[in-house]
Amino acid sequence: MADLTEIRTRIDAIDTQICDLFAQRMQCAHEVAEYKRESGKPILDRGRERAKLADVATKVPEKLRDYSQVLFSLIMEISRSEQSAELNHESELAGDIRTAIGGTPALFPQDAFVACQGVEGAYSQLAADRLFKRAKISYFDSWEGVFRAVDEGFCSYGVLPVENSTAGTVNQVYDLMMRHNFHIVRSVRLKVDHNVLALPGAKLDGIKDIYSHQQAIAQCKGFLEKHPEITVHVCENTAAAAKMVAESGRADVAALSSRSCAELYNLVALARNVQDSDANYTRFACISKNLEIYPGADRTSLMVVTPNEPGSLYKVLARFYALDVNLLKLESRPIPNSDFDFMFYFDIDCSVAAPEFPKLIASLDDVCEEYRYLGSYTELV
Ligand SMILES: O=C(O)C(=O)C[C@]1(C(=O)O)C=C[C@@H](O)C=C1
Repeated sequence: MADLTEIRTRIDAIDTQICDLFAQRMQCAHEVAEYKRESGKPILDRGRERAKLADVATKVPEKLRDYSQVLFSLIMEISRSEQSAELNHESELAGDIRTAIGGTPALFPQDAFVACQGVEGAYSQLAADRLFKRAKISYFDSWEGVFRAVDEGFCSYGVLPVENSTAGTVNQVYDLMMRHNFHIVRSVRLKVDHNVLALPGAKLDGIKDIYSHQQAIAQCKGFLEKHPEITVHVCENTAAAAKMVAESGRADVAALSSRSCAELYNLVALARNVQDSDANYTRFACISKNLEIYPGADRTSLMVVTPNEPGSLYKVLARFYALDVNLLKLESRPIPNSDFDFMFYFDIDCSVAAPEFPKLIASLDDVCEEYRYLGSYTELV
């Protein structure tokens, strides 16, 4: 049997040489950066990189070809990353972020005109009331209406649900994000309890129809499966469902809505907390038109479009990994009218004040086709 200690001694000797050569190569990268500073040439040279990857593949045994290309792609990425840091290129975005940090007040607004989807009593309203002390809320029929109200300046802020701990991501909101200009300025996690609300005098075993939003219906799957006699109807909002039940005059219909809707619409709860999980949370994003970065912002959201080729998402993730940045959320959505191109949405655990932050922003340019910085903010829990 081979002697492990002896093999490891040889590996150590090889690794020492690799480290030495790596340091020498990085020294060359610094010299190239100097040359590029003087000549104004861009850091990325795709032609040179392609030729390099083709060349290294010829220099290793056949079965190591792919690995050699992965290894050298990474080495050249590190080289570019170091060159960007050395040239201290401040992109237009980095400048915008600096200006936003300087121009944003120290305190998150207490009074604000806020757009929410639904009607009074909607969970978005409860989220808005957590975010602002005195929110003046305008209600819109759709999430698209909320995005438009913010974009057109009708409301300063908008509140949108983005994910639920039981039912998952709110895909329609992510799809709308691709079509609208906005920034995220804060997020909030709200515990969501659904209740079966009906007119006073109604009985649970007399309920024939139940109304709610599809997300709430998904969160109460277990309860609804236990009541196959009740027909489920999807409507645009949980609070709108409660309002409809209140106005129906019928004792055989109910809504799955919040407890606050019971008070608001004079309904009674025939069953409380019927959601599948006791720890049922919904995250809401608070959006604005302008970039506002409040003190303490420790979470950053990005939307990235990568080329439709092998390894492109890996390269973006490698940038996060290289800077030791933790990923909090990754969502992929198909880009409409494209040939299965995807948009990736990232929430990352990175403060705007962290030294990694400007490096990360500077390094994404050459690994994706386009990206949008959505904002840096804190999450209320
Ligand atoms: O040769 C260059 O122009 C470099 O900047 C060096 C290097 C490399 O590390 O090999 C890095 C970036 C370029 O995209 C191409 C190659």
